[in-house]
Amino acid sequence: MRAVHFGAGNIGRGFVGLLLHEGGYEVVFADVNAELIDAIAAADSYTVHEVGDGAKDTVVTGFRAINSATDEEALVQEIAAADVVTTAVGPTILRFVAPVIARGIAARPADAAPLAVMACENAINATDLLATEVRQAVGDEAWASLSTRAVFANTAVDRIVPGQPAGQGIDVTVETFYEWAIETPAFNGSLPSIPGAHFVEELAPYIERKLFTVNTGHASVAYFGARAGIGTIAEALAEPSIAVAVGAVLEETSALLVAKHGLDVDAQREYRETILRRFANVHLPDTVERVGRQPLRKLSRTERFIGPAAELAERGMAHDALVSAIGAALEFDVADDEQSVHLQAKLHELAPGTFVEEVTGLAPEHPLAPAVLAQVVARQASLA
Ligand SMILES: NC(=O)c1ccc[n+]([C@@H]2O[C@H](COP(=O)([O-])OP(=O)(O)OC[C@H]3O[C@@H](n4cnc5c(N)ncnc54)[C@H](O)[C@@H]3O)[C@@H](O)[C@H]2O)c1
Ligand SMILES: O=P(O)(O)OC[C@@H](O)[C@@H](O)[C@H](O)[C@H](O)CO
Repeated sequence: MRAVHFGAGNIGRGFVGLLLHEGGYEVVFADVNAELIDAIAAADSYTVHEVGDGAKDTVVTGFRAINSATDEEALVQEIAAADVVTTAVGPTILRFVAPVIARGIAARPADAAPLAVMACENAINATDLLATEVRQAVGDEAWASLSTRAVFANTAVDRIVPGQPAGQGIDVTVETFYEWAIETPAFNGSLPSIPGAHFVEELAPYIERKLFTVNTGHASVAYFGARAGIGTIAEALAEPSIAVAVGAVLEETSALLVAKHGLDVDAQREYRETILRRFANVHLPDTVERVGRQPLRKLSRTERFIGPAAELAERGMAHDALVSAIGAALEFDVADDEQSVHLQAKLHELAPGTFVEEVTGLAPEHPLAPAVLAQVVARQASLA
C-alpha cells in the first residue's frame, strides 16, 4: 500500500507519517522545503521520540521523498498509484496542493479503487475545503468525473508536535498522546487500513471538541503567555494567573460542547484535565510563538476563539473568558510571524468596527460583536 503525504513537517513526520507507516503503507513525503526533502530522501529511517510518562521511541522506515515544487510530474505518478493521500500543510496551503492532487486523481487507471484523501489540518471540515479547492482547480465538468474516483473524508488529528530543535536531523520529538478521528460515511464501507486511527460516523463532535478544547486552550496559554513575556507553553501555564484564565476559557467552551453535542460533563472535565496536563509537559519544548502562530487565522469566524464565543453569545451563555483571551490575541506581536505583523498593521490602520468585521467576520449586529469591539478599542488605545 502506498500513501502520499503533503507536508513533511512536525505533525507530518511525527504523527501522520508514523501512523501510516504503522498501518503498512510506504509513505511518500511531498514538501516544498528542498533541504528537508533532501534530508528525508537521504535517510533510510527516522526516529519519533516521545517525551513524558510512558514515552517510547519508534523508528519509521520505508519512506521516500519528493520535492513538490520542482518534481510535479513524479508526484502525479505517485498519486496515480497511491491508496491514500494526506495533508498536514496548514489550512491556508490547501489551495496550493489541490491542483496536483487533481492531476494525480485524473491519472489513475480507470479500474483503480477510489483514492482516500484526508486533510489532517486544525480546521473544521478541512478535507471539504480541500475538495472545494480541487473542484475549483479543475472546473465543474472535470470534477464530476474526479469526484467518483476519490473519497474525501474529514478528520481530526491531535498530537502536540513542537518545532524541532536544530541538530537532530529528521527525527521528531513528540508527546505520548495521540488521536486521529476519521469520518466514515464517505468510504461506503471500504475504510483505509490505519489501525492507529479511530473511525467515527460523525466527525463534528470530535473536531469541535478538539479544536475548541485543545486548540482554544493552547492558543489561550500562548497569548496570555506572550503578553506576560513568557517563552514556553509549560512555563506560561505554570503562572497561576494564566492557569486560572485558561481554566475559565475551557469552562466556557466545555459548556458549549456539552450543550451542543450532549457530551458527558464528567468525561469533558477529564478531557480538559488531560489536556492541561499535556500543555504542562516540561519535556516538550513548545513555544508560545509556535502555538500562537498565524493569529489572523486563529481569530477568524469559525476558528478556536470566535467560533465558540459566537455560539455561546447566540445561546445567551457566558463567554467573558474567551473575550479576554481574544484581547490577549490582539497583542500577539512577533516580527517573524507574517500574520502577526499584518494583525498589528490592521490595528493601526483600521477603524475598530472595520477591524472586527474584516478580521473576525462578525457582523455589527451579532451578539458577540460589542464585546470584541471593546477589546479592539482597548488595544488601539494602548497603541496610540
Ligand atoms: N504540530 C502540531 O502539534 C499539530 C498537531 C495537529 C495538527 N497540526 C496541523 O498540521 C498542519 C501542519 O502543522 P505542522 O506543525 O506540522 O507545521 P510545519 O510547519 O512543521 O509543517 C508544514 C509543512 O508543510 C510544508 N509545506 C508548505 N507549503 C507546502 C506546499 N505547497 N506543498 C507541500 N508542502 C508544503 C512546509 O514546508 C512544512 O514542512 C497544520 O494545519 C497544523 O494546524 C499540527
Ligand atoms: O497548528 P495551529 O497553528 O492550528 O495550532 C497550534 C497548536 O495549538 C497545534 O499545533 C497543537 O499543537 C495541535 O493541534 C495539537 O494536536
